Amino acid sequence: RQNPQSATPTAAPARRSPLDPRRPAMDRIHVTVRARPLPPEDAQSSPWRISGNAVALTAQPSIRFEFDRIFGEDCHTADVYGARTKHIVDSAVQGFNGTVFAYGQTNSGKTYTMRGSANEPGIIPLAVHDLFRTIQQHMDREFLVRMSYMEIYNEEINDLLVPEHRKLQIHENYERGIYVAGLSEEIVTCPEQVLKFVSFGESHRHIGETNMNVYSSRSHTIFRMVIESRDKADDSDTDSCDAVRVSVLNLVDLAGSERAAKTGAEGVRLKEGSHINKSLMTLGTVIKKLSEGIKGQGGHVPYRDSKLTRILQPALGGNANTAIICNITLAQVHADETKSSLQFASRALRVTNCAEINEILTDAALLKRQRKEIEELRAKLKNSQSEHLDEDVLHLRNTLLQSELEKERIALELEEERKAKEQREKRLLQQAKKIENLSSLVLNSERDDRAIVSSKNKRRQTWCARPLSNEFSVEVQEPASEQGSASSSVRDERNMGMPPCFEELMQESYASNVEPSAHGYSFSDLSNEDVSLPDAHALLHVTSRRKPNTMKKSDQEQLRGSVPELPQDPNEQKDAMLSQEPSGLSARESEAILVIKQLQDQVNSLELEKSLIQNNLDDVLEVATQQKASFTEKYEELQKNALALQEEAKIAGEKLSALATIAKSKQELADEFLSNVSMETQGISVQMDQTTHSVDNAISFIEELFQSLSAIAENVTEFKQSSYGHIKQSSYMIMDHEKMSKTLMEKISRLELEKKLLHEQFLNQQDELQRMKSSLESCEKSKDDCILQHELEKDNILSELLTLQKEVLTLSSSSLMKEKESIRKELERTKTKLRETDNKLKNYVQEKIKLEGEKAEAHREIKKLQSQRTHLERDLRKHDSVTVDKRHELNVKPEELAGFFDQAVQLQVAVFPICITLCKHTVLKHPDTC
Ligand SMILES: Nc1ncnc2c1ncn2[C@@H]1O[C@H](COP(=O)(O)OP(=O)(O)OP(=O)(O)O)[C@@H](O)[C@H]1O
Repeated sequence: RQNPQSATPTAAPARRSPLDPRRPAMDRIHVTVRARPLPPEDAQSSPWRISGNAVALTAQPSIRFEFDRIFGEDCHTADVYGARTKHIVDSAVQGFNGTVFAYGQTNSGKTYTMRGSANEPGIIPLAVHDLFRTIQQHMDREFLVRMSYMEIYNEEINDLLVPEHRKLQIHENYERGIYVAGLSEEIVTCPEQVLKFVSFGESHRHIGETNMNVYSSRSHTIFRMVIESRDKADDSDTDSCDAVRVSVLNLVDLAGSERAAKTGAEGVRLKEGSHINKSLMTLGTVIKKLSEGIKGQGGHVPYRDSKLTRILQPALGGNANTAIICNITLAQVHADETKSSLQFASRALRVTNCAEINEILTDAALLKRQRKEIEELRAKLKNSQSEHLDEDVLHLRNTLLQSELEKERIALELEEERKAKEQREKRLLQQAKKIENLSSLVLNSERDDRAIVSSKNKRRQTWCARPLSNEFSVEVQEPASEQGSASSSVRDERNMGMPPCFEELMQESYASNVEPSAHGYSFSDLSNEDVSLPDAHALLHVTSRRKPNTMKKSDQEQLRGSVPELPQDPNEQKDAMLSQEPSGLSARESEAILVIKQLQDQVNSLELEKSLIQNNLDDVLEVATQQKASFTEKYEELQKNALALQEEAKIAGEKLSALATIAKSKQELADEFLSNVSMETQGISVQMDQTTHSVDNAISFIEELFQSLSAIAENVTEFKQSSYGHIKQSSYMIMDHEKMSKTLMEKISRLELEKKLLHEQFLNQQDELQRMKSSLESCEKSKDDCILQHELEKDNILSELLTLQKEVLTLSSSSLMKEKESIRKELERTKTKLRETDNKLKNYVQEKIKLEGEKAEAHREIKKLQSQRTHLERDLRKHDSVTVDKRHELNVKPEELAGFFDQAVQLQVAVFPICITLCKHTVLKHPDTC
């Protein structure tokens, strides 16, 4: 059975490609193990044994772990720093991201390793000093160093440099990658400054006492240095580049995993512990997934499950050099924790990162760099393209050569044709000459025949040497059609003693017969075949056009008519001749006539042949002229072709030059294309990065989604249940609403009635008011009249009283008495009258008061009416709003609602004139108050 621990990869030192230090290289996480010193009693009972770079359980040697480096209890932090962190710091100065974190259980010495103690500086101060030292060594570059210090406490990020900055959020974008928004960064120029800030940050770190550690870290701290550098070289230096390198160095002191039972954590400590363990567990899961190659397979790595892993994401399987310092304690009591720490570290060994120099290129720098690349590519392209061009030129040259060869071939053919034609013409001329000779011979023979005939009449006895012998008869018996035999018979006859002229003729005839025979032709052949032609090739045309017998029928008959018809059989001919021969002719003469006839036949046949040859000659000539014409045509055509080819060659040359220019432009285009391609490639790589980022995000988002989905599912069920209740409630509500609408309807109808009544009341009251008004007016009038009358009466009485008093003064006492009495009576009467008038006046006043009371009553009534009107209006408005609400809420029975609405509108319309009249009335009555 394979032991999972022994299956851990052998920790080989990870190296960057020596070829190009700038190129990104796959690099494993470097894992160093540091065992803290143990009290002597624990040291003795330790179950672990360290040998070289391996640690194993003494009792179970199969549980063995091998790492890059294992440091024992006596080691110094400087040694641990030198193992890997120093290299990471150096790389950070060069532009590579670097992360070093201390992992281990609580009280294992993580903070001691990272921060150090008064006696022994930790990784952080060592790295800070080393960083500034290395920076000073890079004289050719200028640096800007910033630092930040944060802690993750209970899954909340706090800024240790600005303690007020709490609960900071993690963000991610393309330019900055994953970053903590709002985290302060201090520009630092020396190690002392950095360490001062670190001390300040430490003072704000959450530290708590547990059973295991008096100063137990209750949070994960991330000390971060951002190193920016740029080439100091002058701008004119073409080889230099304006790229700015930005690298991040994280030195992380993790809180230790702990068991509540051992730490005795309660309350806050317990909560802290659970957060610490949870985040460490996520870190473990991330490392496990990465070690299994899940990321490479496109699987999901749960970086987002904790703030720690999210911040350290680039360091875990990303663009960074990472080292883990695993702090362990070899005590027996912590064997399990140590084992799990070692397992974590062992898994981390399998995680690979791909660190590359982080450069921010300015446009000019980018241009400079790309120009260089383009130059290189252009050089490459030139080599490949020149080969292609050479091929093209060769191809074109080949076609040109081929066309020239074709031209020459055609010229040669033409020359041959011309020669053949000349030969043919020559031969034709020869033929024509021969024919002429023959015809002249025939003419001579005819002339000679005539001379013979004339001389025969004179010298009949002298011509024939001997009588017709049997030999002659035998000769005659030979087939007449065979000209060869005929000629031999002629030769025999010459031997027999023919006249010399005839002999000559026969010789000529023979010669003319023999000559063609030398070429394989004879006259007999000529009768059936054409005359021999100089060129068999040319004959192909002639034979096909040959006229079988061009001699006219009339000519033939004429010929036949000039010569008496002879039977085919020679014996018969002889007999016929003998029979035709006048009885007075001798045998010799008749023989001569026969020979003449035969000769005449021959002449005829020759004539025939001549005409045939002439015809053939005409044909040949015709064909020759035709051929000449066709040849000249062909020649012209060929010449044209040649010219066209020359033109084509010219065009091809032009094309070649055009191609060269095109090739040039194409080369330029290719350059451009290449530059575009390189840009696109960069863009694509950037996009790829973005995509991977976004994929990661998407994956984690999906995971979150899953979680939220399950939560949603729960919510949905809850919602379902609650919605069921809601539905019930809503149905009740609907019923209520329906009831309400009914009551409202009733209310409206009641209101309508009330309104009607009110209206009627209002009208009555208005009438009454009018009446009261008129009565008031009349009362007032009468009152005024009464007052006037009263006043007048009073005046009259007073005047009468005065006159009476005067009269009293003038009258005697007796009479005076009487008069006084009468006057007194009169006065009494007047007084009663006055009293009556006063009473009347009082009554009038009372009536007036009463009327005014009535008027006030009427006013009150009006006011009451007005308030009723306002109430009505309010009710109507309410009703309107209720109607609208109903319409919105229920959206049921819109016709009814519309009816309500219409009614309300009608009510409003009906109330409106009342309001107007009321207002008018009020205005008329109380213009001052209005
Ligand atoms: N290599 C060492 N040499 C001397 N003392 C050490 C060493 N490692 C740890 N210690 C001591 O052990 C104690 C606990 O160490 P430290 O606080 O660093 O542990 P820790 O892992 O950070 O614990 P926690 O996770 O609880 O914060 C300290 O007092 C420290 O001085």
